[in-house]
Amino acid sequence: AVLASEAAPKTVRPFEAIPLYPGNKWMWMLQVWRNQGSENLHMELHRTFQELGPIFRFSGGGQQVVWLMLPEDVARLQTTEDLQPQRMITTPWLMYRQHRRQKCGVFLMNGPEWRSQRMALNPEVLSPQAMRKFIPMVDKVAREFTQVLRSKVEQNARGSLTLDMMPKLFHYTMEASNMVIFGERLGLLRHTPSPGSQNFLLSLKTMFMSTVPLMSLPLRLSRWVSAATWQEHFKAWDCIYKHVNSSMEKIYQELSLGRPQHYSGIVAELMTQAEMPLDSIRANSIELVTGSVDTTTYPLLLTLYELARNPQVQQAVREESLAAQALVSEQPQKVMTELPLLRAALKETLRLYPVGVFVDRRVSSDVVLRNYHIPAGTPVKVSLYSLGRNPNTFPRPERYHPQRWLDKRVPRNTFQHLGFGFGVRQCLGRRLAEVEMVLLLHHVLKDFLVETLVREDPKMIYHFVLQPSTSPLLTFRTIN
Ligand code: HEC
Ligand SMILES: C[C@@H](NS(C)(=O)=O)c1cncc(N2C(=O)c3ccc(Cl)cc3C2(C)C)c1
Repeated sequence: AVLASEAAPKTVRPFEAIPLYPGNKWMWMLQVWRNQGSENLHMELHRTFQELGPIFRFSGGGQQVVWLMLPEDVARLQTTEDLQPQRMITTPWLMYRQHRRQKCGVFLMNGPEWRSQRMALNPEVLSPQAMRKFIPMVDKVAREFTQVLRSKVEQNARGSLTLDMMPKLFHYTMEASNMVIFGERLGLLRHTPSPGSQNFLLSLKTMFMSTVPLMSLPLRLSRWVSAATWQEHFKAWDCIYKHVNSSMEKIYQELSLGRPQHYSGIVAELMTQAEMPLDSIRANSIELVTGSVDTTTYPLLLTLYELARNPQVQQAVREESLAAQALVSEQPQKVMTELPLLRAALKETLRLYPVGVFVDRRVSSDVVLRNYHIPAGTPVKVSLYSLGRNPNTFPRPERYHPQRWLDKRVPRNTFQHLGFGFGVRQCLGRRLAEVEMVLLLHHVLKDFLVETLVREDPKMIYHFVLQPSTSPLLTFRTIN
């Protein structure tokens, strides 16, 4: 006879049986306040997973949060999702909007409102049709970036140029995104950025830096112990809004004066479709413009760095780009299908350095995860940092090995590449980000060798965006 234990399904263990994060919450808050944030949060959690296993409870500022790191648990989480998956709201960002009586964009919304706006945005931002329309715009900006780089390299005596690429990549992502969103060039690649653009980039940095300490403490505490940080946070948002509002005013005036003959970017489409009220278009434009700078810059910088550290991989990617370059210059949208190894390199970068490091959901119904009962309403967070470095999911995880994404042998269920999240609530800017990254790397790698003396693994820090603590010096050398 079959043993009773094999026949009966395992009894689900109660929520309270989930292992509890060992640190005590007051120590945690003190540490957050003292170091103005927790830039090593991803490492703290990584250590805790090693100690407690692939699921644990953490009673941080307010509620009990459940932390996960396994692809199969994310897959299970997605099966329980309804039409409008809920995310926890980034409180400091919401506080600013309430204070200034501004509407929220989709990132800060939940429920039916989120769904109706997301359904109005998807066709213009995420759909393959939208991508085909904005690829030629990004291609022009990426080509200009490469030309400017070439002229700088050729001015030097040794036919090479060594520099910190971070500022240039910030200008590239800002230039490309502004063109796709507003149909307007800012001129950041060839000229010194205007004071307005400089202030915008500085305010973005301040806004991100001040977000983590403010969101890690209960409001009634942070308003006293972090009063100065709140001021700084609000001032940064004021500057960000000023920058985007001036772009909104210009495009609104131009569209009032005459309908554009051909595609002129996402906001123009949204305004002429008039499916969304103007202040909702404004609220979402803020998210698109500000959400497309740091998020795309850091993976670009880290991919260039990893390719510089791994010359063989770099050469294989270069050969793929050289073979495809004629086709891509005829039909730029081919860049999304003819460069599988380059796209795998981007997946590998986001596996090791996930810029959106924590994906979170508030489960809308009871769910069983790791054989524990998770009641409806529980906040659940996935650490993509630990997920991407789990040797059971990715053999030799520390190795930068894009080929692993192309091996037919290994069954790649889609729940390994989670850099952009999952389900209907996944990253709205995913296609724009992918296009900006693939096109820049394609044009740079077919024209230049990228080298570096630095050998260390980048130290990553969490400032709402997961970013490298330093920017490595890279050397670009013209080929032939
Ligand atoms: C043009 C804007 C834009 C760009 C560029 C962008 N994002 Fe996003 N991202 C968003 C928005 C908006 C949301 C929130 C979507 C929602 O809540 O409906 C989001 C959400 C996410 C999420 C959470 C998804 C989930 O399942 O909860 C992740 C992860 C993410 N982005 C990763 C990335 C990565 C990685 C990059 C770049 C390599 C990136 N994003 C670039 C706009 C962008
Ligand atoms: C880093 C990662 N974090 S995560 C995983 O929680 O979404 C992420 C991924 N994609 C986009 C973003 N955004 C920003 O950077 C940003 C700035 C200002 C505003 Cl008003 C809106 C945003 C969004 C949320 C779009 C952030």
